[in-house]
Amino acid sequence: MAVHMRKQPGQLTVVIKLGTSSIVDEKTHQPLLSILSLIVETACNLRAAGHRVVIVSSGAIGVGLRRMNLPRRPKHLPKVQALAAIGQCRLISLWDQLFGNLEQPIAQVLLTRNDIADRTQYQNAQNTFIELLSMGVIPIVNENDTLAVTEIKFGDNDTLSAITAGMVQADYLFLMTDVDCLYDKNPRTNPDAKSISVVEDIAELAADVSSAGSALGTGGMSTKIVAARLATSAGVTTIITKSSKPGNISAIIAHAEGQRETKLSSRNSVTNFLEDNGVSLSQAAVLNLHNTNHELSASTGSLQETQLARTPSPQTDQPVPLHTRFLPISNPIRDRYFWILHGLAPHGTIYIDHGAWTALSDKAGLLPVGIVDVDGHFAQQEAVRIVVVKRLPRSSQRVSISATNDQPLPQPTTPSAAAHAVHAPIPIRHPIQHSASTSQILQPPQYELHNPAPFEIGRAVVNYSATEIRRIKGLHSTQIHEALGYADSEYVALRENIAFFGSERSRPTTPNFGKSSTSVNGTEGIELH
Ligand SMILES: N[C@@H](CCC(=O)OP(=O)(O)O)C(=O)O
Repeated sequence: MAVHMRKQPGQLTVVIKLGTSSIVDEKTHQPLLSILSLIVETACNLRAAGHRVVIVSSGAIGVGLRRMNLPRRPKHLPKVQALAAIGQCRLISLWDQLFGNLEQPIAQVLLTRNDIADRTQYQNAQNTFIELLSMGVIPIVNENDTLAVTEIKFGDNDTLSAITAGMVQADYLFLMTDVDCLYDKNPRTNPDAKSISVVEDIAELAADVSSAGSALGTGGMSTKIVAARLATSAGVTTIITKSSKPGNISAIIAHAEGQRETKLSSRNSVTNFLEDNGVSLSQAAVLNLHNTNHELSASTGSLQETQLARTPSPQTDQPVPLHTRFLPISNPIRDRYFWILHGLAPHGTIYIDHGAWTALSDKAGLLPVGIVDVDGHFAQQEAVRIVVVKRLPRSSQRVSISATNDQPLPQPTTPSAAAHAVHAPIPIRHPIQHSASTSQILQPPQYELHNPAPFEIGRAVVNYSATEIRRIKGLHSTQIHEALGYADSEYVALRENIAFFGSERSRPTTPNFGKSSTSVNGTEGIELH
């Protein structure tokens, strides 16, 4: 059942994420009281203006280090978890004291990936958020580090904040960090680096962003881009800006809202103009006139540079503080589809051919006939990645020792590839069956590995296990019973259990699919090398 966040007209939901380096001093681990107080004032101002606020706060480990007088984060995981447990109660009491001064109630919400992998628990968490927000409370979210070990961690609090923003259907996610914004080159080494104020399509982002995180936190700029990708796919405008100036948040929101209104009124005037001239919107789309609906200066590309950030805000006539704003996709992925993509951890990969991809785009389910191969061990009703490959004709299937499982996995190298590193970006391991000796490959690859490279288009919850799918791949549904001795469903995955990155309307339109682009008609399936 779809969950709806009932909001008053004009009411915004704003998620503010603060990393460890914004909460405690990197060396002394003393809380940075001036920043925290400014965040509290900003959040209370937003509340007073009728908006809803969620804070995602790291810092438990840092505060725990201070409490136990330890100089640095230990290597031993249980010790880190213990420090987080010590620090979390101090951290939340610090927030409570600061907000208490302004009589603003807060709540502590601790999450792990496992908590939300179960649909009911995901909905419970969502319902709690809805209730807290409608009571005027500010939830303060962190990862539940006591339970989180490597494989169940969100990865970092940037991703946690994006998942939270998706869960509460936020309008804005602020990723507060130690730089003003993204630059097209590293500004430390390139004095001519230009700031990027708006990113319309995150898949096209090719900025030379630094990936270095702080000594305590786990994130860096690359985790922020992953988070921005995830949040914008859920319809959340995502902003990177400097954490030492939290007062800027309101000015940035005012500016972004002003830009959104300008865009809407520009769209309306285009619509009126077309209607006055007897052109319907569908005709306009055919004539490609819809491009005129884009932000005023957006027609030349997806990145608008620094000048825009310096233009006065329509509301205040003040210069707009530097920031980078990632625009949300036009068809946000919400509710169950968002949960399939980002709540569930994938347990394996199903490789499908172009025909199956076309069928999925036409809203069909996934039939065994379109499945080329399977990787991993997963059970029925678990989540898997869906990867499109070019099926090799039987005659040209060849043995390739370049893709044995003994080789290191290819890693994303560009920032936009790194941006997929937590959720979408899977270095694809070719599921060649082979014995302990690499020279004894038992089964040749059944699809093209490099040209075009396989790429992920979405995730599915499957009706059959990996073992079962290995036995029915390539067969017609009528043959499932013969192959397995039973047939639970004619589909390997029902359409309602398949979610695409980017847009459900994604469909393969070019015969050389995946060859030269990481973005296929709005999907953000990534080419993997
Ligand atoms: N959950 C952990 C921190 C996770 C983390 O390192 O996050 P971040 O500082 O945002 O990269 C804590 O509260 O200390």
